[in-house]
This record gives sequence, C-alpha cells and structure tokens, in this order.
Amino acid sequence: MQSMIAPAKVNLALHVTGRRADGYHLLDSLVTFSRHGDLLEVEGGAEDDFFVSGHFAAHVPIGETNLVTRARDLLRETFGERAGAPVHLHLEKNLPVASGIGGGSADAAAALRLLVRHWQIDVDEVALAELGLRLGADVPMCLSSKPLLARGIGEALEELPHFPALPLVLVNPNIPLSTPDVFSGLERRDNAPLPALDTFPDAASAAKWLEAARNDLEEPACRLVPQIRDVLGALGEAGALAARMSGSGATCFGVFGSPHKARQAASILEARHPDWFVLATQTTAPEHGQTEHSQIEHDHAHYARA
Ligand SMILES: C[C@@](CO)(OP(=O)(O)O)[C@H](O)COP(=O)(O)OP(=O)(O)OC[C@H]1O[C@@H](n2ccc(N)nc2=O)[C@H](O)[C@@H]1O
Ligand SMILES: Nc1ncnc2c1ncn2[C@@H]1O[C@H](COP(=O)(O)OP(=O)(O)O)[C@@H](O)[C@H]1O
Repeated sequence: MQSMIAPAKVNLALHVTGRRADGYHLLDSLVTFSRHGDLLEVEGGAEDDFFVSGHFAAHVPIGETNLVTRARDLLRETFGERAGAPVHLHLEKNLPVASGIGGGSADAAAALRLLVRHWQIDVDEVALAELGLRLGADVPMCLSSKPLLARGIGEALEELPHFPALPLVLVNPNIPLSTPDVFSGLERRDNAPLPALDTFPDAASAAKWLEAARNDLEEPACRLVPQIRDVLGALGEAGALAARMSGSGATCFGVFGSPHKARQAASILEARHPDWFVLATQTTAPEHGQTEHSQIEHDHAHYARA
C-alpha cells in the first residue's frame, strides 16, 4: 500500500487581473500549502474500487465527477495498457469540501502522483502538470505543493525557494461555496497584480506584506456567505497578525507569530464557535513539496459536530 497527503492549499493573496475569452479568470496569487490535508491510499486489487472515509466523507461526490477517479481514468486514457492494472483507492477526507482550500484538486494531484508511481509510468513533471490542468486549474499547483506564485489561470507557476513556514489557523463556517458562483459575482476583473514580493524572515513580515495585498474574491464570497466576515473578525480577535479568505472561500486563515500562538487561538475559536471547522497548522517550507509528504497530522484539528 502506498499513501500520500493531499495538503490544503492556502491562497495567502489572490488578485484577479483579467478574464480570458473562454471565461476563465487571470490570477496573480501567492499560494502556500499546509501540513494537514486529506490522505489518499492506493494498492493493487482484483478490480477497481474507491472508498471514502473521514469527517467530511459524506460531502464527497462519488461517481464520474470525483476528482480521484477522474485522475485514475485520465491516466488510463493517456497511457492505456501501462495503467491497466486494477486499483483500490481509499480517500480519507479531512478537509471541508468546496471551501477554497483546493481539497478536490489536492486529491486529484495526489492520485496522479500515487498512480504514476504504482503503475511505474515514466512521465516528466511538465507532462504531469498538463494532465493535471485537464482536471482543474488548481491541480498543477497542488502537484507542486510548495510556496509559489500562480499566474495565468493558476497554471503558470513560479516556486519561491526562500518562503518561510507560517503558523496558521484555518477556519471554515461549514458552509460550502461554489467557485463559479463567486467568480460570477466579481464587480471588477481588471485589478492590479500583487505588490512586489519581499523576502520574509518571519510570520510578522509576511503578515505586514499581506496588508498591501488582497483576495479579490473575498467581496463576492461575503455577499454570498456573510458569515465569512464573522470568521475574519473572530480570527482577528483571537490574535491573528493578518486574516484573509483563501481561494473562493469560505475558508479563512489567520497568520500567527508562532505555532504555540496558533494552537492557543484555535482552542479559543473552538470554544467560542463549536459549529465551525478550526485547524491549527503550519505551511510547508519550500523543501517539503507533495512528493516528500508521508504522514498526515491529525492533532489540533477541530471538526464541528455534525
Ligand atoms: C479560486 C481558486 C484559487 O486557487 O481556488 P478554489 O477556491 O477552487 O480553492 C482556483 O482558481 C479554482 O481552481 P479550480 O477549483 O481547480 O477550478 P476549475 O475546476 O478549473 O474551475 C471551476 C470554475 O471556476 C472558475 N474559474 C476557475 C479558475 C480560474 N482561473 N478562473 C475561473 O473563472 C470557472 O468558472 C470554472 O468553471
Ligand atoms: N475528491 C474530492 N474532494 C472534494 N471535492 C470533490 C472531490 N472530487 C470532486 N469534488 C467536487 O469538486 C468541487 C470543489 O471541491 P473542492 O476542491 O473541495 O473545492 P475548493 O477548491 O473550493 O476547496 C466540490 O463541489 C465537489 O463536488
């Protein structure tokens, strides 16, 4: 059996800078990945099957739209016989679904990596990213899972080799948000790109830089789910140096000065808001991309009572 973490993606900043003729938006986004995520396991079997467990399993679509089985089928379509042997796939769904932290995209990226390894298919990183893009705009960045700048529709990636690991608290009010609905609500699509990136020696300097950056999707997302403002306010009250929404929401993150402060804030938020998803975590350093993840971290995750 082989397994891999599918880490949560956090858009620390996301500027919408234009729109392509096909309707996809042009982005300029600073993206990091968390130590926590879903877990995907693969092993050979007599026939294909796919099983989902974990706190958010009930929210995962099973069938043709699932991004894990779509990744498997895309590899079969592309590599034929070489990807022929049946596989058992098990997804432990720990991240909220449709929540702006790319859980489905991360699952797809983990499935591509694990299956390519399982079937011993020789495919280079560029070709794998091209396959990933066919599953979703966020899949190439999830294949990297390192701190990076994402441009184009999210597929033009520039890794940031010196980005620090940031202590974060992720909070979701347990309300799913549809990505296309949030993009549709944008009032402006020609916003300025990200401010110039500095070197960030620590969390405080990253939080300072965030003051001059935005998530342009925050406004339309808040119109659809006003509780996002409550989440941002609660993160601020719990001591976050900066608090923003990730992706198309509704998950927000707070940046904290130390892992200890992040855990303390998560405990406060859990006590005050037992119906929210709260997770104290840390972003991965540049030397820890998806290929190096081996073990999921379950500690300090608080899942709202269903
Ligand atoms: C907004 C972001 C930011 O990282 O994250 P999430 O909120 O999904 O986590 C991504 O751009 C989401 O990427 P992903 O979720 O893979 O998008 P896709 O499946 O390719 O597209 C879903 C829909 O989102 C819209 N879309 C997506 C990406 C993009 N650059 N422009 C868009 O307009 C389109 O309406 C598209 O039909
Ligand atoms: N393995 C999966 N996990 C989560 N969502 C999935 C998966 N496969 C398909 N989906 C679909 O993808 C959509 C986006 O989910 P997700 O990637 O969690 O959103 P976001 O990128 O906004 O965090 C969901 O509405 C869900 O129906």
